[in-house]
Order: sequence, then C-alpha cells, then structure tokens
Amino acid sequence: MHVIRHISPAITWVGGSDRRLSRFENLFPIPHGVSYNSYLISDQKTALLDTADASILQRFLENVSAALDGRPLDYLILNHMEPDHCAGIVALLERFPNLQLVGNAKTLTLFSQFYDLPLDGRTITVQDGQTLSLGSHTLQFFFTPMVHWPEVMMTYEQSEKVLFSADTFGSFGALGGTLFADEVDFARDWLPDYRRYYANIVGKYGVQVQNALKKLAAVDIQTICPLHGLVWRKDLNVLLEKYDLWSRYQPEEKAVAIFYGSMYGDTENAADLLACALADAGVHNLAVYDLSEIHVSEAISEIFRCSHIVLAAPTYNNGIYPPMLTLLHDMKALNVQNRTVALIENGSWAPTCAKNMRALVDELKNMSVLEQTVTIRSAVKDATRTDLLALAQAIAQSVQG
Ligand SMILES: Cc1cc2nc3c(=O)[nH]c(=O)nc-3n(C[C@H](O)[C@H](O)[C@H](O)COP(=O)(O)O)c2cc1C
Repeated sequence: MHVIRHISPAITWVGGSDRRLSRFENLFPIPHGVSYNSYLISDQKTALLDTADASILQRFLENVSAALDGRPLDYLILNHMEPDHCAGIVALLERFPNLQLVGNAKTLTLFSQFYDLPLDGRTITVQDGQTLSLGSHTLQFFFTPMVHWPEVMMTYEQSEKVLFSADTFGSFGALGGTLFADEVDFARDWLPDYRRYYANIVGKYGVQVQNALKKLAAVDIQTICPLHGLVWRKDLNVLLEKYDLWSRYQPEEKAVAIFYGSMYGDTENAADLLACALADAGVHNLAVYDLSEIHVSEAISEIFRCSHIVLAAPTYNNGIYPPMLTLLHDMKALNVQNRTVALIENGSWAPTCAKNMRALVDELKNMSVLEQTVTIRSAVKDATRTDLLALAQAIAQSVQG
C-alpha cells in the first residue's frame, strides 16, 4: 500500500525509508536508517523529481502510481545520477512510454554508463538556468557541480518557491511520519545525523557548496526538498547557517573533543586526566572518544562541530597507532581546516607519534598546533601529569580567550 505525504496540493512526497541498511555507501554506519526522497508535481504536465534506492523500489513505484492517480508521468527530472536515487528510472521508462528524462549533458552520460537502455528521443538536455513549464508550475535548473558529483543540479519551482536540492541539505536518518523539520525536535533528534552526513559525504566540497549557496542567494526559497532527510518549510536559516559554517570549515561551537587511541590503557589514562583538568578549568563543552570504539565518521562529525581537538595516541611500529592514522587521513581527505590542535604521544622506547601526527596536521589549512606536546613513556607519571595539567591550562586559555 502506498505511503505518501502532500507538501502542497500540487507537490507530493513519494519517497520511503530503509531502516535495515547497516552502512550507507557500505561504509558509514546508519543506526537511524536513511530516507530516499522523491517528489511528484502534478500540473498540466506531471514531473517526478528523482527516483529512489533499490531497497524501497516497490513501495516507491506504488507511491508514484498513487500520487499520479491514473495520469501518465511526463517528465522525470534527474538532479543526481547516484545509484541510491536512480533505481526507479528504468521501471518508469517502461511503464510510461512518453516519459522524458530531463538532465544535463553529464547526467545523461552517467545514465548511459550505468544502464544499457537506448534513450533515443526520450531525453531533454537542459542548460544551467533553463526553465521547463509544467503549466502553472515552472521548473528552473541550477547546476551545482561537485556537490558532490559532477552532474548534480538543483531544480527550483518558481510558483511555490520550492528548491529540490539533491543531496545538499540531506541527512542520514529514516523518516518516521514526520516529514517536515518543523514537526520534529531538530536540534535534539536530527542535528547529529545532519552534521555527520554533511561532514563525511559533502565535507570535502566546501568550496563547491559555497558556490552553490552564492548562486542561490538571490533565489526566494520558501521550501527545501532534499533527497535524504527532512523537508524544510520554516526556519530555513537554521539549516542554511549550519551549511555556511560547515562549508567554510568553521567550528560550530567553542568546544574540545579529545580523541585517543590506546592498547593498554595508558594513553586513555592521559586523555581522562586531561579531560578532568579541562573541566576543572571551566571547559565543560567537552567530549572524550576512544577511536577504536567509534566509527571514524563520528570523529569527523565532532571535528566539524568543535573548535579544539586533542589527538592522543601511542607510537606503533615507529608510526601512528592505526585508528588515529585513519582519522588523520580522513581529516585530510575531507579538507578539515581552522582548528586548534593539541597532541599527546606515547611510546615505550622511541616515541615518534607526535612528530608524525604533527606532519599530517601541518598538511591541513589554518590549523593551529599548541606548543605543549606531551610525551608519555609507557605510563603516566608525576612529571607527565604535570605536563598534562599544563596542557589543560593552555587549551582552556585558548578556548576561553
Ligand atoms: C605492535 C606494537 C608496536 C609498537 N611500536 C612502538 C614504537 O615503534 N616505538 C615505541 O616507542 N613504542 C612502541 N610500542 C609501544 C607502545 O607505544 C607503548 O607501550 C605505549 O605505552 C602503549 O600505550 P597504551 O597503554 O595507551 O596502549 C609498540 C607497541 C606495540 C604493541
């Protein structure tokens, strides 16, 4: 049975959620599931904005049929040719013989790479800024390349002022009836998933997101309909401000995140000692993470939130303990910038971890590394405790200053 919600009399959400998938892109754990959104506009012509993932294909096709209410589908707008939004294309082409695919040149190249179906006479190739009339609704296409694939575009419906934003403004998290952001407690229940999605999926492309925000700055947007997560029709600034911060790699909060790796508990001991000293010094926006226990995507998400990060790890075969090395590689891959960093190393005979961590941090832009690197030789002793307390003072001053 179909499950749909109306965004307006003419626009219907026809997507669905997957609560069984354990990892998005077979990579990122999604304990809250994920939604695949698709939207139908019914006017003199009918237009579907993107399709959905194979996991929800049957329900999605039922939803489209119900929303069409017996009418044919005229246009399928392909804002994004990533497979999690494309599983319905072939089925819809077969079902509706006059259906035309609407995309840009790159979209259609990607289509032919993924599928063998000939599209002779069944495509409309649009240019940046071009419009397509459906009757009283008019679609305008804005190319937003590399947010986060090259063919990505957003479609703006002019009469209702709705932006169909592709993966931009999307999130992990299945929908549970409440489709609209104003129907949920966003800060409590959704913001961490939005942040982790942005940081890990889109984070590398901050410049391109800034370009897209600038391109859309003059457009009067009343509603945002992304391909994952919630639909926004109120308080759009809450989301736009986050996107502006994240895409400029600016921290959201004056906060300290301590990430440690530890085999035998001594580096962990140092992390705990530092955290307590920071709390004593009045820094309470503070979190401690064992990198062997959390997924690296959670650490990246916290780095996008926090102004200060502490990296604490043992030396391992003359290098960096592997979970910390993974985090540092991801920080580079996702373009992390503009953070203050403190380093703690451990080693039983030749500690080199801090030097190696520092070299990788130095590859990032606008990172400020505190001078007081602490070296532990196996277990924390009085002298290292003193060093850790001094480091806590330096971090506290930097946070509060
Ligand atoms: C496989 C392995 C390789 C290590 N390589 C080094 C090394 O190259 N240099 C060094 O000083 N210590 C090395 N260590 C020792 C650890 O860095 C050291 O014991 C540290 O105190 C462990 O911290 P933890 O208690 O937080 O796990 C190695 C330990 C292991 C298990």
